Amino acid sequence: MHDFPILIAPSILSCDFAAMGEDCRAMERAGADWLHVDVMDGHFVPNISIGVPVVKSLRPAVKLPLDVHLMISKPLDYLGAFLDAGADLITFHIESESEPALAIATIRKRGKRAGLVLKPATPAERVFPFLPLIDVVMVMTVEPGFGGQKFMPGMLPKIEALREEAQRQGLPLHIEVDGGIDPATAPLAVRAGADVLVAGSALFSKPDYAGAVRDLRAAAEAGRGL
Ligand SMILES: O=C(CO)[C@H](O)[C@H](O)COP(=O)(O)O
Repeated sequence: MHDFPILIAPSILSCDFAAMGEDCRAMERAGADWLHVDVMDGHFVPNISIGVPVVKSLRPAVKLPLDVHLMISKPLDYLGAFLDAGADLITFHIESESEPALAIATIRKRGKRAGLVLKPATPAERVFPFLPLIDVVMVMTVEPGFGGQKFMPGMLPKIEALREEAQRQGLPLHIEVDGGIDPATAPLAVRAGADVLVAGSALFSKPDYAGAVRDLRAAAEAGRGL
């Protein structure tokens, strides 16, 4: 059984873009564990967000690990730039055009953590062969592209299947969930086997960040029966 603590990764997609550094530092002081950076290219997903310069500016602004989620068609072409900018963990989509093993090796050769992401329609089995090569697998619990969507409970069996397979292979794999995570949905994801929770609107929309992080963590831990 995995014994990772629950980690909270606020998604900066919902932060105040005009005051990003201060807003992210506030989330760091509030007790967040990772900072989740959503990169969208307007091609892999129907939205454009931020890119390398923002990661570079954020790097000295916070001490939190930068968890960079690439929703882009050709992640391999941009890995070097995001690593140079200060990404600590890079996740990219199994549905992208890049060869997964090559992209994973490119990230890990630089001493950084690598992960694969699955869109809602992609079955868990697609990433099974790569699990020994990665640190994190991320299950999208909404269609990627926009914050503030509703959690898809139909993704829970996929989380369970990934946790079961990681245990079968004896792998200390983080399972991250992204989309519609709040104190009501977090316990469901954690009970299914997730240990890293991305949350955008549920955290940045609250006036009291520390209270919001605490409530989310408490709800998640309750889901694990702690
Ligand atoms: O990757 C994403 C969208 O593609 C976001 O990280 C995700 O949707 C988080 O936002 P929210 O918690 O508001 O659902």
